[in-house]
Amino acid sequence: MKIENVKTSNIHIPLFEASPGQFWCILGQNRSGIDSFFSLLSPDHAKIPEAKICLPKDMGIFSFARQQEVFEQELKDDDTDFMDRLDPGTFARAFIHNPDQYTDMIRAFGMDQVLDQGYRQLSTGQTRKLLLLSRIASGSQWLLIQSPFDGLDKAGCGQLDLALEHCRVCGMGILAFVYDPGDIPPSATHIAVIENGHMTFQGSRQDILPKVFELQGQANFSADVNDLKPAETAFSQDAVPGKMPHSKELVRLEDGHAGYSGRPVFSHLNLCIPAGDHTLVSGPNGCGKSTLLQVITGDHPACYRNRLWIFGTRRGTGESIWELKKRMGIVSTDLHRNYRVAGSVLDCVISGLYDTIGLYQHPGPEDEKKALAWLERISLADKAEAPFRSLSYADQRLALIARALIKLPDLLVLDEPTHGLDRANRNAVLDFLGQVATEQLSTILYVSHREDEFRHFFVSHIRMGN
Ligand SMILES: Nc1ncnc2c1ncn2[C@@H]1O[C@H](COP(=O)(O)OP(=O)(O)OP(=O)(O)O)[C@@H](O)[C@H]1O
Repeated sequence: MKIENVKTSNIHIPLFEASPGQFWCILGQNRSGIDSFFSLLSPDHAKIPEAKICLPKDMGIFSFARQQEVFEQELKDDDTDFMDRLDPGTFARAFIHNPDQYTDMIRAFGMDQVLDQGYRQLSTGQTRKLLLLSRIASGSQWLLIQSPFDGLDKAGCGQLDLALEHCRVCGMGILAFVYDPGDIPPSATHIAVIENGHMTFQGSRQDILPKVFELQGQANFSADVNDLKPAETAFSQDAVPGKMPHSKELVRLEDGHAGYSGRPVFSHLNLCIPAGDHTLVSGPNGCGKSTLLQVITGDHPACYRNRLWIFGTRRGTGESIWELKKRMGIVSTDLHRNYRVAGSVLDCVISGLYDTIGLYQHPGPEDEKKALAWLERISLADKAEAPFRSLSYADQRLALIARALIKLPDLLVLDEPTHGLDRANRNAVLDFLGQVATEQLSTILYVSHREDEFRHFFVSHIRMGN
């Protein structure tokens, strides 16, 4: 693979070469040009005058965009309307070429139990593991993978690193694109760094690694609670910022259970979240974290079959889910992949005020002003009218985070909200949540696999699946 003389408005690379048997880790911040470099290496890249781009014929590609394409294809092929049962879609096993040859790797990833489930019936981490396995097993001699460790549990990250090391030793060429120096795979043999559209460092791991940790990143997320106008911190409940009544229970689940088609995912779970009790949820891929959050947000049918109280209201007693949702702000991978409607970035942020996917009413000038202020805080004001879907994955995430924060709801339900974000942005989001917690502006329910996100403001920690 050889890239020469690339000069575009986003990326400038005089020379980059990678050979079979090398594992390159490409590190860059969001908006550094790293995504443009990734696109450049895709076979359908746009032509660049005077550039020489020599790519291997056959590359296994794993990216956020590819993951979305698979999801949308599965939705298109869904035959539920013509069947007397739910269409599970393509079985996981069908994504892996010759699965019998990879039984050990499939088991090591913890995927052997879910091979006969449909793609859309997998958890976030399971879908990512499946697509990674499918690329590894595709027989390609080159792998091009974007943010491979996002969404994987600790054991999964270790297994992936071992699998990639094995591929490299067998002669494959690997390029893994990461946004955080902490995500540089231990088995990477080479590192390249992209900053402000330039490849500033490239070389062997031992030469480049010491330089990497000196890099200072600038976050695009710059919200500060002191900058929020009083109107933005006006609660839907009777609490006033700083005076949230701690006795108030936002969530109570007694002897909770949930599952799919009679298969339990969790049972006997007791949970009580009083206002101000910021709660972290962790546990291995597939243990039921998202299912639990969906029960709480009313997006899983088990919410009616449980002894569950949300904001003091017992679910299943004729309450309006829309009234409950008004008091929640949600970010999750499920929301992200389902946010497929046409609409601008501004519409997306405003839609958080109406709890809709897409905007279906004309917003008032105050709402528009609030959303524009949020776009400033995520450095996307210049993209206000751009289609949400045209943004990079990380910028879409920032917009969805702003969408959840715009009303500073009583309960912030954040299921791995920082997918795709670089270290500076992740830290900035968590610092802001820390301020929200200190000022008691919202109660935070947060799912994460990343120990660098286990901040001190979380007063409770639910460890599932252990
Ligand atoms: N619609 C569905 N139908 C059948 N099974 C499902 C469905 N959605 C999820 N599952 C299964 O339920 C289990 C729990 O899924 P869930 O998404 O809650 O896990 P999770 O802990 O959030 O995982 P991750 O860390 O990967 O996000 C998984 O084993 C998954 O395969």
